[in-house]
Amino acid sequence: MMLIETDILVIGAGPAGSTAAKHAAEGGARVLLMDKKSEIGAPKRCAEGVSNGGLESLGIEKNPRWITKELDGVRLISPNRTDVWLTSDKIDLPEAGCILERKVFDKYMAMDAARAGAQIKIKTLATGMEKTDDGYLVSAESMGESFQIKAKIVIAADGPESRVARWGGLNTTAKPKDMESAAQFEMAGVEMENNNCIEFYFGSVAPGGYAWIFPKGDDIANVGLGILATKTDKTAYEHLLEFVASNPATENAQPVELNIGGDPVGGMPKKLVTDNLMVIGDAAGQVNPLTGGGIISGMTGGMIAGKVAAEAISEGDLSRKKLKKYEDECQEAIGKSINKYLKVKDYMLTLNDGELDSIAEAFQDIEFEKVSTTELVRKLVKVSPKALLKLGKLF
Ligand SMILES: Cc1cc2nc3c(=O)[nH]c(=O)nc-3n(C[C@H](O)[C@H](O)[C@H](O)COP(=O)(O)OP(=O)(O)OC[C@H]3O[C@@H](n4cnc5c(N)ncnc54)[C@H](O)[C@@H]3O)c2cc1C
Repeated sequence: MMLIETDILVIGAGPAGSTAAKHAAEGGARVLLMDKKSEIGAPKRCAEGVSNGGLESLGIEKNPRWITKELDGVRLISPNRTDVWLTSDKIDLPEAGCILERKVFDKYMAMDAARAGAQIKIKTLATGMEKTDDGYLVSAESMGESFQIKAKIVIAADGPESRVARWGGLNTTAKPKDMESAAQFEMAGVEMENNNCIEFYFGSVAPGGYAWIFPKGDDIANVGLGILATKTDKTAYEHLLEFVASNPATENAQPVELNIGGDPVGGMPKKLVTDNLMVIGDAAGQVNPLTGGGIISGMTGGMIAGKVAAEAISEGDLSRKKLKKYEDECQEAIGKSINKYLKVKDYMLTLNDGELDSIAEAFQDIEFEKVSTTELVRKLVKVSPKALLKLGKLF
């Protein structure tokens, strides 16, 4: 059987894997990046929103090839349709963002990894792996052929249904109760009130999560929702059909794509590395538990992992102790904010439709420019006293 040797094998060429491969190659290691898909980035399972600050922090310059829409704010909608607008004319938006075309973006990130020196194998499925003295022997299949890859370090970047980490004895799989089920249409004919803003709908429209409309320019938008299966008897798809039929923006729209997927929203497990193995991205729960956003946080994890892996290769130390640097830096860079958002989500989950309406009504005409975070929280506590208990220490 054919045997390929490499220093670092990255399994999964999503945003996290490609970023890890790029930084590992820039660090001088021999890197192989593989994905089971025949087209990196497709099918997408994503609403495609990212923050500008996030891209900047990763050193990625925006490119018109993969940006479909620059955003000017957010519209938050409560169950009785009370809405709160957070637009740049009202508030200095620290987290302004844009909507990507993931099918192009993911490919572009893999191209960046290739330009940095990584080798890429597409349509190549990892089927198992066994530990050796100096790394892992990974079994793979591509176009009907089976072969093995010998790697000193394996980076598991195989997304929300990750199996690779488990093969290496790391239990990073999200528990079913922490897995949000999402369903989304990409639609044409969407009539938004302001298609420069992303929209979030809260309450029983999407139990345990929220519904969204993310504009992609013209009359096109990603229309979707995420739910916790423990909070409803219906599927995400059934909730989506109801949402689309009852929303004035989408009642005349038509779908051109359906995306179904899981989003791990339970936070990052403590242990992300063991000897010769690292886990990144969705596979490592690197997702904002409140928003479900995992592109930037997964890429941040990927960047740190790639750098640490290259350093480990050049120093010839592939032990858990050495690779733990990634775990520690990740806790600092993303773990702390993930933990904070877990608490906010916990609070959000306690709110019923009536409470969400009262909060939206209290915030509807607020002049955000003049209000500090402390004052916002004070106002929130007034309409929702349990906010103090749940959020008091965070602000
Ligand atoms: C409906 C929905 C909407 C979302 N919206 C947003 C959003 O607006 N903004 C945001 O930031 N995040 C969003 N997310 C989350 C975001 O999509 C993920 O966090 C992100 O894709 C994670 O990147 P990743 O590289 O870790 O994994 P993935 O993008 O899932 O990539 C994993 C890759 O591994 C490959 N793979 C898996 N197993 C194997 C194997 N055995 N062998 C070879 N290859 C393998 C897969 O083919 C895949 O390409 C959304 C998620 C869902 C489900």
